Parts: sequence; C-alpha cells; structure tokens
Amino acid sequence: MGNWRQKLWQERVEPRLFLLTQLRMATDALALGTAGLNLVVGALAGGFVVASSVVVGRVPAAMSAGIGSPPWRSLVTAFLVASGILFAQQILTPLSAALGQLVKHRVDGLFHDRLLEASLRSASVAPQEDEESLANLRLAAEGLEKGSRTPGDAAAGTLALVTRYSRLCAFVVIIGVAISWWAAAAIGLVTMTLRVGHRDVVRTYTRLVPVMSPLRRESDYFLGLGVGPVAAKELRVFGLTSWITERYRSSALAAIRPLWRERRRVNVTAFLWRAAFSLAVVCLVVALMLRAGATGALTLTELTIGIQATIAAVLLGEFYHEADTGTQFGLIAVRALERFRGQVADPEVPGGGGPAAEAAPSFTEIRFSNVSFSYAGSDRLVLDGLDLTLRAGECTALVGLNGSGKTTLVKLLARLYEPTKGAILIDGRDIATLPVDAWRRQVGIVFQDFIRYELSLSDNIAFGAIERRSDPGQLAEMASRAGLADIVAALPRGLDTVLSPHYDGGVELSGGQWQRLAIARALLAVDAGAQILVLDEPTAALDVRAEAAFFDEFAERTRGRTTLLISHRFSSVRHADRIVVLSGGRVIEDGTHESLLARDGRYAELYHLQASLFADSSETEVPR
Ligand SMILES: Nc1ncnc2c1ncn2[C@@H]1O[C@H](COP(=O)(O)OP(=O)(O)OP(=O)(O)O)[C@@H](O)[C@H]1O
Repeated sequence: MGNWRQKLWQERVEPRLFLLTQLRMATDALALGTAGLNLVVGALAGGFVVASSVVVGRVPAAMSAGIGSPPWRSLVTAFLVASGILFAQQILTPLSAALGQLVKHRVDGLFHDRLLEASLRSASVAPQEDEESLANLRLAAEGLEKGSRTPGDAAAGTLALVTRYSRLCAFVVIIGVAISWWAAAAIGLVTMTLRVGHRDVVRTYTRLVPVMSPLRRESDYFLGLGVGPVAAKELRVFGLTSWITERYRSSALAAIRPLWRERRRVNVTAFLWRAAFSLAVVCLVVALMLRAGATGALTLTELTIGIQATIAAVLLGEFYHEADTGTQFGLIAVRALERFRGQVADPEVPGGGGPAAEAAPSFTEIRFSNVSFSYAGSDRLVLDGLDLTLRAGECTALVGLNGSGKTTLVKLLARLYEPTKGAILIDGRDIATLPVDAWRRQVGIVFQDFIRYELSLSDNIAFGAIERRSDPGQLAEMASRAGLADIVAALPRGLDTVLSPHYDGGVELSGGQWQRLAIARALLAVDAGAQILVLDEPTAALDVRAEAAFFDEFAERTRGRTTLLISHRFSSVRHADRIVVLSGGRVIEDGTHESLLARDGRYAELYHLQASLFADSSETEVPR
C-alpha cells in the first residue's frame, strides 16, 4: 500500500471501523435509534424550509382574498404545518442530544475496560517502562481522565453528523427539485468546500496532540507539584515557590506555542481562497434565482424555497461543534490504544499463556545460569553472565553498590522481565516454561519502592494473597507478625481504617509503619504458599530497635524458607546464612559473614567502612 493510502487507512478508516464495532457492541439498538432520530431531525429542517416557504408563497393570495376565504384557510393550514414541524424539531433535538450522551457514556465505559485490560494484560512490566508504549497509553487515557474528547465523544459525534448531513442532503434535494439540479450541485459543492476546510483545521490540531502532549506533561507536572501535597514541604523549605511558578509559566507557554503557530498558518492562508470561491458561486446562484423569479420562471414559493435552502445549506459549511471535536480528538485515543495493544502483544513471555492452576513444583535450588540482562533502549548489560545458586531453605543476602543490579535480579526472578541471555532454573527446569501466574505465586516480595495503597489496612495486607481477603483473623495475625499490632489497636476502625488522610476517618502512617505493612503483605504471601521470600531493603525505614526485633522475628518465621535479602545495612546482612557480593553484573564474592571478612575482599572493605562510620559518629548504633 502506498504511504499516503496506508496513512489514510490507519488515521481515518481503521479507527472509524473500530468505533462502528464499538457502537454495535455497546449500543446496537441505542445507536440505531439515535441515528434514526437524527435522520428525522435532519429531514425536519428540510421540511420546515418547504413549509415556511409555502406560507410565504400563499400570503399574497390570502391577503387579497381576505380573512375566512379559501386562500386564507390554506395559508393558515400551511402555517400550522410549518409550526408543527418547528415544534417537533424543538422536542426532538434535545432528545437526540440526550441519546448522544448515553451513547458516549456506554462507549467510554467499554473503552475504559479495554484500556485497563490492555494495560494489565502484559505479564512483563516492560511496556509500562517503554517510553513509546507508555506515550500511547497516556494518549489513550488522557481524554478519559478529563471526561472530554473521548472515544465516546467520537461515537456520539459520528451519530450527530447524521443530523447535519441529512439536513444538507434535504436542502440540496429541495434546491434540485424547486430550482435546478445544477444549482443544487453548486451549493452542495460550496458547503462541502467550506466544511472540509473547517474540519481540516481541527484535524491539523489533532496532529499536534502527540507533539504537545509531552510538552504539556512538563507543565502539568509543575502545576501538580505546586498545588499538590507531595512536594509542599520541600518547595517551601528550599524556597522554590517562585521558581516553580516561573517554570510552570514557561513550560505551559512552550506547550501552547505549536498550536498558536499552526492556528495562524491555517486560519490566514487556507480560508481565503475557499471563502472567495464560495462567495462567487453563492452570489451567482442567488442572482440567477432572483432573475428567474423576476421573469416569472419561478413562483414566489419556489423562489423562497430556493433562497432559504441555499442560505441554510451554506450555513452548514462550518465547524460542527457537537461532532468535530469529538470525532477528531476522540479518535486519537482509539488509535493510541490500538497501537498500545499491538505493542503489548507480548509473545516474548514464554509460559505466559499456560494454565495458572498448574502449580510450580517445589525445588531444592534456584540457579541463575549465565544470566545477562539489559533494559529496553539501553545497550548496557546490568547483569552480565551472572551465575548464582540460591539453595532452598537458606537465607541468602545480596549486597553491592548502588546500581549494581540487585533489584534487577529480583525483577528477573519474579519474571517481570525475561533475561536477555541465559536462564533461571529450578532444579534444572527453566522458570520460563512455567505458567507465569503459578510461578509468581511462589514468590513473596517486598520491593524497595513498595506501594502505599490508599485503601484499608486489611486490603494493604491482603494484596499478598488476595483470596485471603475475607479472613480478618489471618490479616490481623500478619499485621501482628510485622510489628503492627499496637498500631492496629490504636486505629479508629482497626484493620478497616483507610490509609489516606484524604478520606473521611482515614489516617497516614509513618514511613517505618508503611514498611512494616509491606512486610506483612509478603508474609501473607509466604503463609499462602509462596516458597521464596524476597526482601529488598526491608528495614531501611525502621529504627535500630525495630530492625533488631524484625530480624529476630524474621529468622524465626522464615526458618526453612528460601529467602533473598537485599540490604545496605551490614547489621542486617550478617544474619544471612550466606552473603553474595554483586559487582559489574556478576557475583564477585560468595560466603558467610565470617569467611568473607577473613577473605578481606570487597565485602570486608564495605563492612569495615560502614563500621568505621558508625564508630566515628556520636550514634551508638554499630553493626552487630
Ligand atoms: N526500568 C529501568 N529502565 C532502565 N534502566 C534501569 C531500570 N531500572 C534500573 N535501571 C538501571 O539498572 C541499573 C541497576 O539498577 P538496580 O535497581 O537493579 O540496582 P540496585 O543494585 O538495586 O541499586 P540500589 O542499591 O541503588 O537499589 C542501574 O544503572 C539503573 O539505572
């Protein structure tokens, strides 16, 4: 297919076909009913032009024959018919708008489902971190978040076009029948010339959306920082309030500038020739009609019909506010979602389609065999031929400098990404061959950047094994194991308390309390059958006493579990059965705390460095 044809197909035809299927699925009868009603509303406009022209045509005879005469009565009849049509238009137009709104909401509801399904369908998190697919996802969601220019608007707008175009058809046919088909064709051409011009302006603006969106994201970000609670403290403490205001102003201006430039271009040049052409044709047609009227070739009724229909038709050569913004901008989201769906087809996640019910086997070891990995869009190998064996029932600690790849290793273990090279094997079987959901149920993780869900405390714990949500006893037990018993007891609604001050009766927890909650979540996963527990910096926000208590409890509770512990705190790390040091994407040291100290390598260097820092400080905390 030629380039322009492909573009035409992708930009105009495909999204419309998709919309039509959505209309059918969501609103079969409703869409058909609305389209039928809109057809009637359009036809009524033509009927009114004819009826009101007949009224004008009958006035001279009625006036000369006088009140009560047959011409007078036929004038009254024509007037009543015209009034009836006007009345019907007044009733049906708002009804059509209301049905259009119903269609909009139904299609948007469907699109919401489709958007969520597309966003969550990928087993890997790569699409959510890939800038190109993320941009499509944002474009698809943008309109829905604001509630305007949505796919529903595109659907309702498409139906609204039925009114406008049926009105135009009615006027053209009326001119053809009453005056001449040449005049009808000329007026139809003028209307469509003006109309296409207006619609193309909107289309030009829609092409700017992908350009403006990233620019607007920056200004939206500064606005969010300025008005939201997240940065409120720092902006004030660091004296950044005027700087933020200025950055918001300049980024907002930068975002709107492409639109201003384009608006000047299309408004000044493109309209001039269209306006001149249209004016010339309309003047010619009206002049010919008046001449025919003057010579008696047209009756007064025909002349009135011709002039009324011409003016009404030409007025349709405009921007359709109820249809054009919706159809043009709403289709952007439809196209963006289709592109995103293509990008998350995700054939590269092996085992992803397998039956989730197939349980992952129990195992004696997990082996990272020659595993290499680099993130999409980067050539840098974060893991570079890594070999590591985690033995079942053992607690292995992973240490290394910032950026050495510890969290990345965990993400591969959870199959959020697949290795670029090599494999992760459980007792020799590649985990990529297991159904991804079944495998993930084997892994309970506290991520370093765990999520603080603005939901109830019990939901925050239950997310570790959602099927246990209805077991408050077990959720309370997990809270207690993670050291939250006192907190729960003090909360107004106990486990049901919503953890956000933005809700009535909601509360905010401290950083350390949130961390305990994330730990409770992972403990629930383990209780529900996960064989591997991963803790990425689990005690970073805990005070020294809480950390010590956590590890005493932790050692007790996780005995016999396969545990992977990532921490920069050597006081935590030394509790592990085995310590592995990561550097340059590989394991460079492996042993117990004592053996690694005796070896006097990287681990010993980092340990002594941290110990000396604590010894130098006035704090009494030292690595134990
Ligand atoms: N989603 C991502 N996309 C691209 N690069 C990433 C992504 N996540 C991490 N990286 C890069 O991968 C490297 C390893 O990151 P990782 O988070 O695994 O390190 P880490 O050892 O856990 O660090 P830290 O001790 O600071 O938590 C870093 O250079 C980081 O910039």
